[in-house]
Amino acid sequence: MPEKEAYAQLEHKLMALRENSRTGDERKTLDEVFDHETVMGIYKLMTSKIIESVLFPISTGKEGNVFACENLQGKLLALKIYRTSNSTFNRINKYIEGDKRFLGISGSKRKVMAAWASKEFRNLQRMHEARVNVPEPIKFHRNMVVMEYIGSKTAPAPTLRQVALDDPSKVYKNTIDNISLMYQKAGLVHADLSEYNILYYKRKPVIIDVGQAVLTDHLNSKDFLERDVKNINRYFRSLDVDIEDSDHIINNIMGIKG
Ligand SMILES: Nc1ncnc2c1ncn2[C@@H]1O[C@H](COP(=O)(O)OP(=O)(O)OP(=O)(O)O)[C@@H](O)[C@H]1O
Repeated sequence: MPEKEAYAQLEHKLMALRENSRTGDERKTLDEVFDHETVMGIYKLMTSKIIESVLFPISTGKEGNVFACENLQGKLLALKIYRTSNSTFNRINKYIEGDKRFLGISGSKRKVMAAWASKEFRNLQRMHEARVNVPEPIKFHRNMVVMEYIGSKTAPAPTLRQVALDDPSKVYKNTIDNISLMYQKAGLVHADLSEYNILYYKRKPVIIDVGQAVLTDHLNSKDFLERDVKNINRYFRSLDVDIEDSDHIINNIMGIKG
């Protein structure tokens, strides 16, 4: 598609998404997300053939928005755009400060947001390579991450919180196996794991929102791991699953003999 046409199509699409927003708050959020820099960034993703068009919004979170997109081959992708608001910036800056991979990144909001998007992308890469069940990372650019879309043509996969599981015990075991792989093979701890950050797709848990995941040698990684495991145990206990003792799970994951 010629460049001018692609840009015009993008602007048109973004206007339409804005017009279709039901509330004033939603419109305000979209205006914040689609600042000039971000629109230029999406345009770049289009001209470099990563995405062909933005289809529909999936979620408006505290920190970012997720959109369903399509590539030239008609494959669905998820585009996560981090908002450069003050609250997002302050929370994120805290995590980046404690991560040796981001030494020296500070200063402008834009730089920090780009570092954060690259952190989510790299965390996804490490996890995907370790065969943790996460969306496959495709590309990051500025404050945006493009990844595999998890869901159907009409709706994203539900979170564990939103779905009635056929076999909760199996999903529980699978989730703990993923936390274990993440620690042992990817060298990472998710650090914000709960039923809200796990999608249920093809009868398996898919872990998302990995921006804040830390390396296992991070000062607080054990505390984060404990919190993740306790959250998962709490949720599955509420579904009447016969859960394992959290200390036992943590020792197993960390390779500590009890
Ligand atoms: N790869 C994906 N495929 C399909 N849907 C996705 C994907 N990634 C995220 N989503 C959807 O977007 C929602 C928000 O994603 P995510 O948790 O990564 O963003 P967030 O901005 O941190 O959100 P929140 O502030 O709500 O935690 C998810 O609950 C899910 O519905």
